[in-house]
Amino acid sequence: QPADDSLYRQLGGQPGLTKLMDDFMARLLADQRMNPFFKDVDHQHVKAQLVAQFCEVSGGPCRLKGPDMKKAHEGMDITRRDFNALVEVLQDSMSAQGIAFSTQNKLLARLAPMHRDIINTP
Ligand code: HEM
Repeated sequence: QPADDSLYRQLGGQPGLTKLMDDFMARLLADQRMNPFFKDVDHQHVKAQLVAQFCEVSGGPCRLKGPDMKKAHEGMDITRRDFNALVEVLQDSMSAQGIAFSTQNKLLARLAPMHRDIINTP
């Protein structure tokens, strides 16, 4: 039985996710709270990794290869407040792409449990 890729299709598949991540990274850099985290990283690399990850978690035909979420965010001193700020920027970006609210919420529900590995500072 094939995997359920309905969320992946609602996100516009590979072209939709690529556009979303271009917009998301631009917003992260423009956001005063997020800029310090992202200004010096390899933007093309992070965008490509996020496309692969979002494709995978939405049921698409991709697999994220690379460090797990704990390792990827080690030493960055990420608080719950930082995490929530990133989610807020992602919501703004999805809204700007015309992604339906119900679709946004499905994606966010699949990302939310990752907070345990990403938030590493009280
Ligand atoms: C649901 C939330 C999040 C997800 C799904 C996520 C996912 C990812 C992924 C897939 C990468 C690429 C790792 C790699 O292969 O190199 C990454 C890198 C990164 N993340 Fe996150 N992340 C999240 C939250 C955050 C938060 C809250 C921050 C900081 C406020 C953050 C900061 C970064 C930075 C700075 C990098 C680049 C690291 C580097 O390349 O040196 N992330 N993230």
